Amino acid sequence: MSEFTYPAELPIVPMTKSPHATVSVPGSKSITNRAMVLAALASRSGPCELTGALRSEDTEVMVDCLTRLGFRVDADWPTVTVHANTSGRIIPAESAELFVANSGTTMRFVTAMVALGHGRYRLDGIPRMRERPIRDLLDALQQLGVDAVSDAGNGCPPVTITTTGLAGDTVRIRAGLSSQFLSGLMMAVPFADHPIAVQTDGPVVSEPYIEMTQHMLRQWGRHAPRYAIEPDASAASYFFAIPAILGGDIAVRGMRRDMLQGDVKFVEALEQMGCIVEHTPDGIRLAFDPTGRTLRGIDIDMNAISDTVMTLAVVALFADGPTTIRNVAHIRHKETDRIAAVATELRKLGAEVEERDDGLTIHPRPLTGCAVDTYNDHRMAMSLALVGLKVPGVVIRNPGCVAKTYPGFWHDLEKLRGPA
Ligand SMILES: O=C(O)C1=C[C@@H](OP(=O)(O)O)[C@@H](O)[C@H](O)C1
Ligand SMILES: C=C(OP(=O)(O)O)C(=O)O
Repeated sequence: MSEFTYPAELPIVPMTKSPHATVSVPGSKSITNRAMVLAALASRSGPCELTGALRSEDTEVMVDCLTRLGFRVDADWPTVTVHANTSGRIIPAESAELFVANSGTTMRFVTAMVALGHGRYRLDGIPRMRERPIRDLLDALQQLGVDAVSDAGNGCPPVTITTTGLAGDTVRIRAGLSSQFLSGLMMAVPFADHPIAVQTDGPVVSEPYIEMTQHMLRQWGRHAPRYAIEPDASAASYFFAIPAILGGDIAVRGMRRDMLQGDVKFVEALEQMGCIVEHTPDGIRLAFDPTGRTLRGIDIDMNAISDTVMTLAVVALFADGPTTIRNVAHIRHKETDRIAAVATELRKLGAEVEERDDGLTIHPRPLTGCAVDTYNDHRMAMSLALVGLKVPGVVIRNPGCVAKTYPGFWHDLEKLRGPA
Protein backbone atom coordinates (compact mmCIF):
# COMPACT_ATOMS: atom_id res chain seq x y z
CA MET A 1 0.00 0.00 0.00
CA SER A 2 1.94 2.99 -1.25
CA GLU A 3 -0.73 5.55 -0.36
CA PHE A 4 0.08 5.37 3.38
CA THR A 5 3.48 4.99 4.98
CA TYR A 6 4.10 4.81 8.70
CA PRO A 7 7.14 4.89 10.98
CA ALA A 8 8.34 1.89 12.96
CA GLU A 9 6.76 3.33 16.10
CA LEU A 10 3.82 5.71 16.40
CA PRO A 11 3.31 7.73 19.61
CA ILE A 12 -0.40 8.31 20.29
CA VAL A 13 -1.25 11.81 21.47
CA PRO A 14 -4.09 11.87 24.03
CA MET A 15 -7.34 13.55 23.00
CA THR A 16 -7.98 16.38 25.38
CA LYS A 17 -11.65 16.85 24.48
CA SER A 18 -14.54 14.43 24.14
CA PRO A 19 -15.24 13.97 20.43
CA HIS A 20 -18.55 14.82 18.75
CA ALA A 21 -18.17 13.54 15.23
CA THR A 22 -19.49 11.55 12.31
CA VAL A 23 -17.01 9.25 10.56
CA SER A 24 -16.90 6.99 7.51
CA VAL A 25 -15.05 3.69 7.46
CA PRO A 26 -13.98 1.72 4.37
CA GLY A 27 -15.87 -1.24 2.89
CA SER A 28 -16.24 -4.57 4.65
CA LYS A 29 -13.33 -6.95 4.18
CA SER A 30 -15.55 -10.00 4.59
CA ILE A 31 -18.12 -8.81 2.06
CA THR A 32 -15.48 -7.58 -0.42
CA ASN A 33 -13.70 -10.93 -0.45
CA ARG A 34 -16.94 -12.94 -0.71
CA ALA A 35 -18.22 -10.65 -3.47
CA MET A 36 -15.03 -11.12 -5.49
CA VAL A 37 -15.22 -14.92 -5.19
CA LEU A 38 -18.91 -15.01 -6.12
CA ALA A 39 -18.43 -12.52 -8.97
CA ALA A 40 -15.59 -14.63 -10.38
CA LEU A 41 -17.44 -17.94 -10.06
CA ALA A 42 -20.54 -16.43 -11.69
CA SER A 43 -18.59 -14.59 -14.40
CA ARG A 44 -19.43 -17.17 -17.08
CA SER A 45 -22.91 -15.59 -16.92
CA GLY A 46 -21.54 -12.05 -17.30
CA PRO A 47 -19.49 -9.32 -15.64
CA CYS A 48 -20.07 -7.84 -12.21
CA GLU A 49 -19.31 -4.40 -10.85
CA LEU A 50 -18.66 -4.18 -7.11
CA THR A 51 -18.92 -0.78 -5.44
CA GLY A 52 -17.72 0.31 -2.01
CA ALA A 53 -15.01 -2.37 -2.00
CA LEU A 54 -12.26 -2.28 0.61
CA ARG A 55 -8.76 -1.63 -0.65
CA SER A 56 -6.35 -3.31 1.74
CA GLU A 57 -3.78 -6.09 1.82
CA ASP A 58 -6.46 -8.78 2.38
CA THR A 59 -8.47 -7.69 -0.65
CA GLU A 60 -5.48 -6.94 -2.88
CA VAL A 61 -4.24 -10.51 -2.41
CA MET A 62 -7.70 -11.71 -3.44
CA VAL A 63 -7.52 -9.62 -6.65
CA ASP A 64 -4.05 -11.04 -7.29
CA CYS A 65 -5.22 -14.66 -6.75
CA LEU A 66 -8.21 -14.25 -9.08
CA THR A 67 -5.99 -12.68 -11.73
CA ARG A 68 -3.48 -15.54 -11.51
CA LEU A 69 -6.40 -17.94 -11.85
CA GLY A 70 -7.17 -16.32 -15.20
CA PHE A 71 -10.09 -14.09 -14.24
CA ARG A 72 -10.05 -10.53 -15.55
CA VAL A 73 -10.38 -8.19 -12.58
CA ASP A 74 -10.05 -4.40 -12.79
CA ALA A 75 -9.57 -2.76 -9.43
CA ASP A 76 -10.38 0.93 -9.63
CA TRP A 77 -10.90 1.14 -5.87
CA PRO A 78 -13.45 1.32 -4.38
CA THR A 79 -14.97 -0.08 -7.58
CA VAL A 80 -13.89 -3.55 -8.72
CA THR A 81 -15.04 -5.01 -12.01
CA VAL A 82 -14.89 -8.74 -12.60
CA HIS A 83 -15.19 -9.23 -16.37
CA ALA A 84 -17.04 -12.04 -18.12
CA ASN A 85 -15.21 -15.36 -18.13
CA THR A 86 -15.17 -16.59 -21.71
CA SER A 87 -12.57 -19.32 -21.16
CA GLY A 88 -15.14 -22.09 -21.15
CA ARG A 89 -13.82 -23.27 -17.76
CA ILE A 90 -15.13 -22.35 -14.30
CA ILE A 91 -11.53 -21.68 -13.19
CA PRO A 92 -9.77 -20.38 -16.33
CA ALA A 93 -6.19 -21.33 -15.33
CA GLU A 94 -5.09 -24.97 -15.09
CA SER A 95 -2.29 -24.22 -12.67
CA ALA A 96 -1.36 -21.33 -10.39
CA GLU A 97 0.97 -20.38 -7.55
CA LEU A 98 -1.04 -18.16 -5.19
CA PHE A 99 0.16 -15.99 -2.33
CA VAL A 100 -2.37 -14.76 0.24
CA ALA A 101 -0.09 -12.99 2.77
CA ASN A 102 -2.01 -13.42 6.07
CA SER A 103 -5.55 -13.24 4.72
CA GLY A 104 -7.57 -16.08 6.24
CA THR A 105 -10.59 -15.38 4.05
CA THR A 106 -8.49 -15.50 0.87
CA MET A 107 -6.68 -18.70 1.90
CA ARG A 108 -9.86 -20.57 2.86
CA PHE A 109 -12.22 -19.21 0.18
CA VAL A 110 -9.78 -19.65 -2.72
CA THR A 111 -8.76 -23.16 -1.59
CA ALA A 112 -12.42 -24.22 -1.81
CA MET A 113 -12.93 -22.31 -5.05
CA VAL A 114 -10.02 -23.81 -7.01
CA ALA A 115 -11.27 -27.31 -6.14
CA LEU A 116 -13.94 -26.64 -8.80
CA GLY A 117 -11.25 -26.34 -11.47
CA HIS A 118 -9.21 -28.78 -13.52
CA GLY A 119 -5.56 -28.67 -12.65
CA ARG A 120 -3.11 -28.09 -9.84
CA TYR A 121 -3.10 -25.02 -7.62
CA ARG A 122 -0.79 -24.12 -4.75
CA LEU A 123 -1.62 -21.55 -2.04
CA ASP A 124 0.85 -20.11 0.46
CA GLY A 125 1.18 -17.10 2.76
CA ILE A 126 3.47 -15.40 5.25
CA PRO A 127 5.02 -17.46 8.09
CA ARG A 128 2.02 -16.85 10.39
CA MET A 129 -0.33 -18.16 7.70
CA ARG A 130 1.73 -21.36 7.77
CA GLU A 131 0.58 -21.77 11.40
CA ARG A 132 -3.12 -21.13 10.78
CA PRO A 133 -5.35 -24.22 10.47
CA ILE A 134 -6.94 -25.45 7.23
CA ARG A 135 -7.11 -29.23 7.76
CA ASP A 136 -10.88 -29.34 8.24
CA LEU A 137 -11.41 -27.73 4.84
CA LEU A 138 -8.91 -30.07 3.16
CA ASP A 139 -10.71 -33.06 4.73
CA ALA A 140 -14.02 -31.85 3.32
CA LEU A 141 -12.56 -31.38 -0.17
CA GLN A 142 -11.05 -34.88 -0.01
CA GLN A 143 -14.54 -36.28 0.65
CA LEU A 144 -15.51 -34.67 -2.67
CA GLY A 145 -12.77 -36.51 -4.53
CA VAL A 146 -10.24 -33.68 -4.56
CA ASP A 147 -6.56 -34.27 -3.81
CA ALA A 148 -6.27 -31.48 -1.21
CA VAL A 149 -3.11 -31.61 0.90
CA SER A 150 -1.17 -29.60 3.41
CA ASP A 151 2.34 -29.66 1.93
CA ALA A 152 4.04 -29.97 5.32
CA GLY A 153 1.47 -32.53 6.50
CA ASN A 154 0.64 -30.39 9.52
CA GLY A 155 -2.88 -29.27 8.54
CA CYS A 156 -1.67 -25.75 7.72
CA PRO A 157 -0.69 -23.94 4.49
CA PRO A 158 0.96 -24.15 2.05
CA VAL A 159 -1.69 -26.33 0.40
CA THR A 160 -1.74 -28.04 -2.97
CA ILE A 161 -5.08 -28.77 -4.62
CA THR A 162 -5.04 -31.21 -7.54
CA THR A 163 -8.52 -31.56 -8.95
CA THR A 164 -10.83 -32.48 -11.79
CA GLY A 165 -13.83 -30.83 -10.12
CA LEU A 166 -16.09 -31.84 -7.24
CA ALA A 167 -17.50 -35.37 -7.10
CA GLY A 168 -20.01 -36.87 -4.65
CA ASP A 169 -23.29 -35.52 -3.37
CA THR A 170 -22.72 -34.97 0.37
CA VAL A 171 -19.92 -33.51 2.42
CA ARG A 172 -19.45 -33.10 6.16
CA ILE A 173 -17.24 -30.29 7.43
CA ARG A 174 -15.98 -29.17 10.83
CA ALA A 175 -16.01 -25.42 11.46
CA GLY A 176 -15.09 -25.30 15.14
CA LEU A 177 -11.73 -23.60 14.53
CA SER A 178 -12.87 -21.22 11.81
CA SER A 179 -16.19 -20.56 10.10
CA GLN A 180 -14.23 -19.66 6.95
CA PHE A 181 -13.88 -23.38 6.05
CA LEU A 182 -17.65 -23.69 5.85
CA SER A 183 -18.16 -20.33 4.11
CA GLY A 184 -15.56 -21.25 1.47
CA LEU A 185 -17.23 -24.61 0.80
CA MET A 186 -20.71 -23.05 0.74
CA MET A 187 -19.63 -20.58 -1.95
CA ALA A 188 -17.99 -23.28 -4.10
CA VAL A 189 -20.57 -26.09 -4.12
CA PRO A 190 -23.38 -24.20 -5.92
CA PHE A 191 -20.98 -23.93 -8.88
CA ALA A 192 -20.36 -27.69 -9.13
CA ASP A 193 -22.09 -29.39 -12.06
CA HIS A 194 -24.39 -31.39 -9.76
CA PRO A 195 -26.06 -30.73 -6.36
CA ILE A 196 -23.94 -31.29 -3.24
CA ALA A 197 -25.38 -31.19 0.29
CA VAL A 198 -23.14 -29.58 2.92
CA GLN A 199 -23.51 -30.76 6.52
CA THR A 200 -21.64 -29.52 9.55
CA ASP A 201 -19.90 -31.78 12.02
CA GLY A 202 -19.74 -30.36 15.56
CA PRO A 203 -19.98 -26.74 16.72
CA VAL A 204 -19.58 -23.80 14.32
CA VAL A 205 -17.75 -20.67 15.49
CA SER A 206 -18.36 -17.11 14.26
CA GLU A 207 -21.90 -18.03 13.16
CA PRO A 208 -22.88 -14.59 11.75
CA TYR A 209 -20.29 -15.06 8.99
CA ILE A 210 -22.16 -18.20 7.88
CA GLU A 211 -25.37 -16.18 7.76
CA MET A 212 -23.51 -13.55 5.72
CA THR A 213 -22.41 -16.23 3.25
CA GLN A 214 -25.93 -17.66 2.98
CA HIS A 215 -27.39 -14.21 2.48
CA MET A 216 -24.88 -13.26 -0.21
CA LEU A 217 -25.46 -16.56 -2.06
CA ARG A 218 -29.18 -15.73 -2.11
CA GLN A 219 -28.45 -12.17 -3.27
CA TRP A 220 -26.23 -13.50 -6.05
CA GLY A 221 -28.57 -16.13 -7.45
CA ARG A 222 -26.94 -17.21 -10.71
CA HIS A 223 -25.30 -13.87 -11.34
CA ALA A 224 -25.33 -10.28 -9.96
CA PRO A 225 -24.40 -7.55 -12.47
CA ARG A 226 -23.84 -4.99 -9.70
CA TYR A 227 -23.26 -5.31 -5.97
CA ALA A 228 -22.85 -2.63 -3.27
CA ILE A 229 -20.58 -3.50 -0.32
CA GLU A 230 -21.44 -2.35 3.21
CA PRO A 231 -18.96 -0.33 5.29
CA ASP A 232 -16.87 -2.46 7.66
CA ALA A 233 -18.56 -3.02 11.01
CA SER A 234 -15.40 -4.40 12.66
CA ALA A 235 -13.50 -1.25 11.64
CA ALA A 236 -16.37 0.82 13.07
CA SER A 237 -15.83 -0.80 16.49
CA TYR A 238 -12.71 1.33 17.10
CA PHE A 239 -14.66 4.54 16.58
CA PHE A 240 -17.61 3.38 18.71
CA ALA A 241 -15.15 2.59 21.51
CA ILE A 242 -13.78 6.14 21.60
CA PRO A 243 -16.78 7.88 23.26
CA ALA A 244 -17.04 4.92 25.67
CA ILE A 245 -13.49 5.77 26.81
CA LEU A 246 -13.47 9.57 26.46
CA GLY A 247 -17.14 10.59 26.63
CA GLY A 248 -18.84 12.41 23.76
CA ASP A 249 -20.45 10.80 20.74
CA ILE A 250 -19.41 9.33 17.42
CA ALA A 251 -21.66 8.26 14.57
CA VAL A 252 -20.45 5.85 11.89
CA ARG A 253 -22.13 6.37 8.51
CA GLY A 254 -23.85 3.46 6.82
CA MET A 255 -24.09 1.23 9.94
CA ARG A 256 -27.50 -0.42 10.28
CA ARG A 257 -28.74 -2.90 12.82
CA ASP A 258 -29.85 -5.20 9.96
CA MET A 259 -26.56 -5.18 8.07
CA LEU A 260 -24.93 -8.44 6.91
CA GLN A 261 -22.07 -8.15 9.39
CA GLY A 262 -22.61 -9.60 12.85
CA ASP A 263 -19.98 -7.22 14.27
CA VAL A 264 -22.56 -4.43 14.22
CA LYS A 265 -23.70 -6.02 17.51
CA PHE A 266 -20.54 -4.70 19.17
CA VAL A 267 -22.57 -1.59 20.04
CA GLU A 268 -24.86 -3.79 22.15
CA ALA A 269 -21.87 -4.74 24.31
CA LEU A 270 -21.09 -1.05 24.79
CA GLU A 271 -24.78 -0.46 25.59
CA GLN A 272 -24.55 -3.08 28.35
CA MET A 273 -21.57 -1.15 29.71
CA GLY A 274 -23.76 1.97 29.96
CA CYS A 275 -23.36 3.71 26.58
CA ILE A 276 -26.30 5.07 24.59
CA VAL A 277 -26.86 3.66 21.09
CA GLU A 278 -28.93 5.60 18.59
CA HIS A 279 -29.96 4.18 15.21
CA THR A 280 -30.46 6.93 12.63
CA PRO A 281 -31.18 6.78 8.88
CA ASP A 282 -27.52 7.72 8.26
CA GLY A 283 -25.85 5.27 10.61
CA ILE A 284 -25.37 4.34 14.26
CA ARG A 285 -24.37 6.88 16.92
CA LEU A 286 -22.69 5.82 20.16
CA ALA A 287 -22.67 8.23 23.08
CA PHE A 288 -21.43 8.19 26.64
CA ASP A 289 -21.71 10.94 29.22
CA PRO A 290 -19.21 10.24 32.00
CA THR A 291 -20.48 13.01 34.30
CA GLY A 292 -21.48 11.40 37.54
CA ARG A 293 -21.19 7.83 36.17
CA THR A 294 -18.73 5.16 35.14
CA LEU A 295 -18.68 2.40 32.56
CA ARG A 296 -19.88 -0.95 33.91
CA GLY A 297 -17.74 -4.06 33.60
CA ILE A 298 -19.65 -6.92 31.91
CA ASP A 299 -19.59 -10.68 31.42
CA ILE A 300 -20.00 -11.49 27.74
CA ASP A 301 -19.87 -14.38 25.25
CA MET A 302 -18.14 -12.93 22.17
CA ASN A 303 -18.04 -16.04 19.97
CA ALA A 304 -20.26 -14.36 17.38
CA ILE A 305 -18.34 -11.06 17.31
CA SER A 306 -14.82 -12.20 18.05
CA ASP A 307 -12.98 -9.68 15.83
CA THR A 308 -14.08 -7.06 18.37
CA VAL A 309 -12.65 -8.85 21.43
CA MET A 310 -9.58 -6.61 21.59
CA THR A 311 -11.67 -3.47 21.16
CA LEU A 312 -13.85 -4.49 24.09
CA ALA A 313 -10.86 -5.56 26.17
CA VAL A 314 -9.43 -2.06 25.80
CA VAL A 315 -12.73 -0.37 26.73
CA ALA A 316 -12.85 -2.69 29.77
CA LEU A 317 -9.69 -1.01 31.11
CA PHE A 318 -11.81 2.06 31.85
CA ALA A 319 -14.78 0.32 33.52
CA ASP A 320 -15.65 0.37 37.21
CA GLY A 321 -15.24 -3.39 37.64
CA PRO A 322 -13.97 -6.52 35.89
CA THR A 323 -15.03 -7.59 32.41
CA THR A 324 -15.06 -11.25 31.42
CA ILE A 325 -14.92 -12.27 27.75
CA ARG A 326 -15.93 -15.89 27.08
CA ASN A 327 -16.11 -18.55 24.36
CA VAL A 328 -13.46 -17.21 21.99
CA ALA A 329 -10.83 -19.98 22.02
CA HIS A 330 -10.74 -19.76 18.21
CA ILE A 331 -9.09 -16.32 18.29
CA ARG A 332 -5.85 -18.03 19.28
CA HIS A 333 -5.59 -19.03 15.56
CA LYS A 334 -5.89 -15.59 14.00
CA GLU A 335 -3.21 -13.06 12.98
CA THR A 336 -1.63 -13.94 16.31
CA ASP A 337 -2.82 -15.76 19.44
CA ARG A 338 -5.08 -12.87 20.32
CA ILE A 339 -5.94 -14.01 23.86
CA ALA A 340 -2.28 -14.25 24.83
CA ALA A 341 -1.36 -11.06 22.96
CA VAL A 342 -4.04 -8.86 24.49
CA ALA A 343 -3.40 -10.23 27.99
CA THR A 344 0.33 -9.50 27.67
CA GLU A 345 -0.09 -5.96 26.35
CA LEU A 346 -2.85 -4.91 28.78
CA ARG A 347 -0.65 -6.12 31.65
CA LYS A 348 2.22 -3.98 30.34
CA LEU A 349 -0.11 -0.98 30.60
CA GLY A 350 -0.91 -1.83 34.24
CA ALA A 351 -4.13 -3.87 34.08
CA GLU A 352 -4.58 -7.15 35.91
CA VAL A 353 -5.62 -9.83 33.42
CA GLU A 354 -6.65 -13.44 33.98
CA GLU A 355 -6.16 -15.54 30.87
CA ARG A 356 -8.20 -18.69 30.24
CA ASP A 357 -8.18 -21.14 27.32
CA ASP A 358 -11.26 -19.56 25.85
CA GLY A 359 -11.14 -15.96 27.05
CA LEU A 360 -9.97 -13.49 29.64
CA THR A 361 -11.00 -11.33 32.58
CA ILE A 362 -9.75 -7.75 32.71
CA HIS A 363 -9.50 -6.00 36.08
CA PRO A 364 -9.16 -2.24 35.62
CA ARG A 365 -6.18 -0.72 37.45
CA PRO A 366 -4.35 2.62 37.17
CA LEU A 367 -2.66 2.67 33.75
CA THR A 368 0.74 3.93 32.63
CA GLY A 369 1.58 4.57 28.98
CA CYS A 370 4.37 2.52 27.40
CA ALA A 371 5.44 1.09 24.03
CA VAL A 372 3.16 -1.79 23.11
CA ASP A 373 3.66 -4.67 20.69
CA THR A 374 1.13 -5.41 17.99
CA TYR A 375 2.23 -8.89 16.84
CA ASN A 376 1.72 -7.84 13.20
CA ASP A 377 -2.00 -7.87 14.03
CA HIS A 378 -3.99 -4.93 12.65
CA ARG A 379 -6.66 -5.30 15.34
CA MET A 380 -4.09 -5.26 18.17
CA ALA A 381 -2.71 -1.99 16.74
CA MET A 382 -6.09 -0.32 16.27
CA SER A 383 -7.37 -1.39 19.70
CA LEU A 384 -4.25 -0.47 21.67
CA ALA A 385 -4.21 2.97 20.01
CA LEU A 386 -7.48 3.73 21.83
CA VAL A 387 -5.71 3.44 25.19
CA GLY A 388 -3.32 6.18 24.07
CA LEU A 389 -6.20 8.58 23.40
CA LYS A 390 -6.71 8.70 27.17
CA VAL A 391 -3.41 7.58 28.74
CA PRO A 392 -0.27 9.62 27.88
CA GLY A 393 2.81 7.79 26.66
CA VAL A 394 1.34 4.95 24.58
CA VAL A 395 3.52 4.11 21.57
CA ILE A 396 2.32 1.65 18.92
CA ARG A 397 5.04 -0.59 17.48
CA ASN A 398 4.67 -1.55 13.79
CA PRO A 399 1.64 0.69 13.18
CA GLY A 400 1.79 -0.19 9.47
CA CYS A 401 0.22 -3.60 10.20
CA VAL A 402 -3.20 -1.90 9.95
CA ALA A 403 -2.74 -2.24 6.16
CA LYS A 404 -4.26 -5.74 6.40
CA THR A 405 -7.79 -4.34 6.58
CA TYR A 406 -7.61 -0.57 7.17
CA PRO A 407 -4.62 1.20 5.60
CA GLY A 408 -6.11 4.65 6.30
CA PHE A 409 -6.84 3.99 9.97
CA TRP A 410 -4.24 6.37 11.46
CA HIS A 411 -5.28 9.08 9.06
CA ASP A 412 -8.99 8.65 9.96
CA LEU A 413 -8.15 8.64 13.67
CA GLU A 414 -6.18 11.87 13.27
CA LYS A 415 -9.10 13.51 11.42
CA LEU A 416 -11.20 13.09 14.58
CA ARG A 417 -9.10 15.73 16.33
CA GLY A 418 -10.29 18.33 13.83
CA PRO A 419 -8.24 21.35 12.72
CA ALA A 420 -5.26 22.10 15.00
O1 LIG B 1 -15.76 -15.18 7.06
C1 LIG B 1 -15.21 -14.11 7.33
O2 LIG B 1 -15.24 -13.14 6.56
C2 LIG B 1 -14.50 -13.98 8.62
C3 LIG B 1 -14.74 -14.88 9.63
C4 LIG B 1 -14.12 -14.77 10.95
O3 LIG B 1 -13.12 -15.76 11.06
P1 LIG B 1 -13.31 -17.16 11.89
O4 LIG B 1 -14.48 -17.87 11.32
O5 LIG B 1 -12.01 -17.84 11.65
O6 LIG B 1 -13.56 -16.78 13.32
C5 LIG B 1 -13.47 -13.40 11.19
O7 LIG B 1 -12.62 -13.45 12.30
C6 LIG B 1 -12.69 -12.94 10.00
O8 LIG B 1 -12.14 -11.67 10.21
C7 LIG B 1 -13.58 -12.84 8.78
C1 LIG C 1 -9.19 -12.73 11.71
C2 LIG C 1 -9.12 -11.80 10.77
O1 LIG C 1 -8.84 -12.02 9.46
P1 LIG C 1 -8.63 -13.33 8.58
O2 LIG C 1 -9.04 -14.52 9.37
O3 LIG C 1 -9.52 -13.11 7.37
O4 LIG C 1 -7.18 -13.34 8.23
C3 LIG C 1 -9.41 -10.38 11.10
O5 LIG C 1 -9.55 -9.56 10.16
O6 LIG C 1 -9.51 -10.02 12.28
